[in-house]
Amino acid sequence: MAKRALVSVSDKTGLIEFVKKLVDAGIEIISTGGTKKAIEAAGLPVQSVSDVTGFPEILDGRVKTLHPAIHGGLLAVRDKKNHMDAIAEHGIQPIDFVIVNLYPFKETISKPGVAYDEAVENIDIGGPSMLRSAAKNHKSVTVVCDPADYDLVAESLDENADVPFELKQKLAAKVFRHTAAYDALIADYFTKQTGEVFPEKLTITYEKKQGLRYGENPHQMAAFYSEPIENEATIAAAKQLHGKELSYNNIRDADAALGIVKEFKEPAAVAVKHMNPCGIGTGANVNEAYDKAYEADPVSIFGGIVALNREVDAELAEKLHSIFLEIVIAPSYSDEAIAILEKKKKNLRLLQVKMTDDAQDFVQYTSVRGGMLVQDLDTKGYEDIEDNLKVVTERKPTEEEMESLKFAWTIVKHVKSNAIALVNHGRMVGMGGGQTNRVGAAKIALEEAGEKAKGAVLSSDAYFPMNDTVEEAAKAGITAIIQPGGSIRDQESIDMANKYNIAMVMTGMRHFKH
Ligand SMILES: NC(=O)c1ncn([C@@H]2O[C@H](COP(=O)(O)O)[C@@H](O)[C@H]2O)c1NC=O
Repeated sequence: MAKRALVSVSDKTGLIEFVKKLVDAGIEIISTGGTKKAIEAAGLPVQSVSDVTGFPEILDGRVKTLHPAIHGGLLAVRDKKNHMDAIAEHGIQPIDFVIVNLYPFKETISKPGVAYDEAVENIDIGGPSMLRSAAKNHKSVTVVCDPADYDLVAESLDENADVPFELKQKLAAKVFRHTAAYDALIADYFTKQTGEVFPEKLTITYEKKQGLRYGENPHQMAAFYSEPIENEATIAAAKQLHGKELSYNNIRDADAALGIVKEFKEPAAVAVKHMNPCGIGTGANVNEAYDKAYEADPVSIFGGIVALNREVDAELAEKLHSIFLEIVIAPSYSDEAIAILEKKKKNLRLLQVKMTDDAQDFVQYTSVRGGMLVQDLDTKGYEDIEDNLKVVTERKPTEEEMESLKFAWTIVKHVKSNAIALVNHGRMVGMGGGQTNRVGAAKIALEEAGEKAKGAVLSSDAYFPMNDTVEEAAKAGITAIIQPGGSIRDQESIDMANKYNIAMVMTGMRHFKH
């Protein structure tokens, strides 16, 4: 008996070429409305699903293949006599191939302002049912859900119009990934409509963007997955204009740099090493901002990642190529700038990223052994604490100090805890991060700043458990401090600040970053 293929596709890419190969292999084609029309128009033989089911397509296509004549033909186990007897008794013939791709739900909900009813109508029911039936019975049924696999399947057909089991198994696994991801998007869409957060099951889905040469270290395997619906203002959506392929560490560092530079409305430049900022500067233009970021720590920036929130011009490109950098990130580059960087730096990765604000519903996933932690991204900034700032010392910060405190508070949340940042005249002059005690972080920051600590301000991501950090800061010449407050020993820190005429403000908000 001739093999039969059921073909029902929304995306008709490569369809005709593939169906032609199936027909040439002696396979009979059964198809639904629009797909059948396309096959007929190509002059290929095709039978209507309605003729197989003896039932018309109804409910605007909501029911067309949901029928025992289809699912019986897909699910019958070929070497079980009772199965074959049962389908024979009901006049059902086996179906050996399923070529189905689904209603474009993702594309539909990606359209801005799409109507709810349109989204719902684009939930495919019959398609996933056929895919799942065929995939369950993959020992006998070859199931193709992706036009990218058409050639492979056509090339693998043997003289019996069959393909090897290993291929059928791979295609079945792909189907279950495909339908699971499809359902995950639908679940996410409805969950968002209901406003539910942290539901009882986490069904997120990601799409492979690229394989990576290795992970954090060469002995770790890794790949980069991106959200199915692209957010333009992310590293996942960045356009690479030049340079070597991004590595695992590059992607994380670039993400960190982008997160910091997007904090600033004014021209800003950020240099990142190992996920921590080693230089941050703002200025009247991005050139000036870069100079400040560079001067903050001309040693650490070497081999780092630089993110800028304005176009890179030729002048800046000249500066950028004069040191070794892994990546430059910017919203745009002038043609001249690109030409300079491409010519002078063969490997330097140039990324173009939109610098719009982070979406408020950004969620952060952190895996732990045996589980996943989910939280809102820490998007709170200076604007969120501005109205509740409390000056706790005898001396109030001057206007200039206040500007620096704002800058210092904005950046400290991007430094690994325990975090201390020092700021002077629109630039970070010292940073201590990832330390197991706060005064240790402060000592590192102050030592790095050296003379530049004189007249600078200090920010701390969490409260001072003791007054030692204030004392160290005072000795180094710090004039103002911003910190959350909330320690039972706050008064000791305040007293120490008063002793050295330091102005101190409390934000009431903590910015741990582990
Ligand atoms: N309802 C059904 O019985 C059904 N059977 C197949 N489909 C889908 O209909 C689409 C193809 O439709 P057409 O051949 O009419 O262009 C495919 O994406 C297929 O997955 C169905 N539609 C949605 O549920």
